[in-house]
Amino acid sequence: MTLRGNMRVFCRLRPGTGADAFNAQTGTVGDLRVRAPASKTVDGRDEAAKVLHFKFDYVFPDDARQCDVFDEVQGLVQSALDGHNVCIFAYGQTGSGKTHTMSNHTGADPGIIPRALELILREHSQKPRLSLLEIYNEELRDLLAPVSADSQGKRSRNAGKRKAASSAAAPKLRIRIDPKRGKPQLQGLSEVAISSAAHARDLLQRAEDSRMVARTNANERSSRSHVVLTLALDHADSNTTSSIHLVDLAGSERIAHAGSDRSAKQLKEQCSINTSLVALKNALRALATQQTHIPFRDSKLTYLLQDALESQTCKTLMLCNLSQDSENIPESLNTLRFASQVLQN
Ligand SMILES: Nc1ncnc2c1ncn2[C@@H]1O[C@H](COP(=O)(O)OP(=O)(O)OP(=O)(O)O)[C@@H](O)[C@H]1O
Repeated sequence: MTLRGNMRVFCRLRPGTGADAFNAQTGTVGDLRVRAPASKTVDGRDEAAKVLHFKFDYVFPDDARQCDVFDEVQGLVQSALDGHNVCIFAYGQTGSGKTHTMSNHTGADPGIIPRALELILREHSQKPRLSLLEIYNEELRDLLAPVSADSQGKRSRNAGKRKAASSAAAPKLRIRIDPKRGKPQLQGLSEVAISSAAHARDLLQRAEDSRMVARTNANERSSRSHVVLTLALDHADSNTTSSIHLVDLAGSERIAHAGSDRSAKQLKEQCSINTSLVALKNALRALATQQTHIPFRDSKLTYLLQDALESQTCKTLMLCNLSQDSENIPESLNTLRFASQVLQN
């Protein structure tokens, strides 16, 4: 625990057809046993079915409610209110419940983002400043950029392609080194001071409309980009600003699982996603094990979050979402291996 510092890994099981293969132990909150089916190794050998045992900081069983998840996460939001930087990442294959866990801002049972916003609006004396961007194929786009009249016209003429058109209209952003501090910094990102929960909901909906989505085998409306929501909190008493980054990562499925009818564009998307997820794992692992070199520059995501992640008191949570559907067990095991590697020294 001491070695890991401020890094935590939680897992959440999504209800599914193969639930009997998963056993989240009650009593020891971070224990998860998974019955891995018999399989073939990459070099063609038969591997017998076996039970694999994983240990994390917390495992949410498939009947955990959104409020149960927030109960375990709200301490981090409180830390941001107290002046610390906080990063929360939702990781998992397409359809495993990342967006449900993080957002669900229009549903009856809201996720972490709307609940965190509500807590911050209630507890913080100054208006939080919200920004939202997506990283698609290693390009950064501002999801709250004002939409031009031209792209609005395009949207109404072509409702079927609305999301891709609006995302294409959003300006690309560049990361530059701040000459004063020598740290990477985003230039030109829109930031909106939030006045109420309803105001925040409107902005989240606007961002949702701008997201790049594409059809994949695993989930027809799968999101192929990372979405980074940042709330900047100014602290008048200390004249400082802390930030909380809530990141809904793109689906992590392996290329081999994706199916042969994928287009070249979709394969490129998945390669870009996987490269950036590996970069994130390597950076978090290097941070957790206090390495002297942290490979932030290996992806836009880690480079963008470098300032927050490397601050002495940054608190980081990787929230891994697992599908329990029988056909997804190999992919869920990959997610569990990824999550374990973040904590390995
Ligand atoms: N814990 C849960 N309980 C009930 N339904 C859930 C749960 N988690 C996810 N779902 C449902 O499963 C579906 C897929 O979830 P979601 O869109 O959150 O997946 P995702 O991991 O964000 O996928 P993508 O990578 O495509 O964005 C949604 O219909 C969602 O409402």
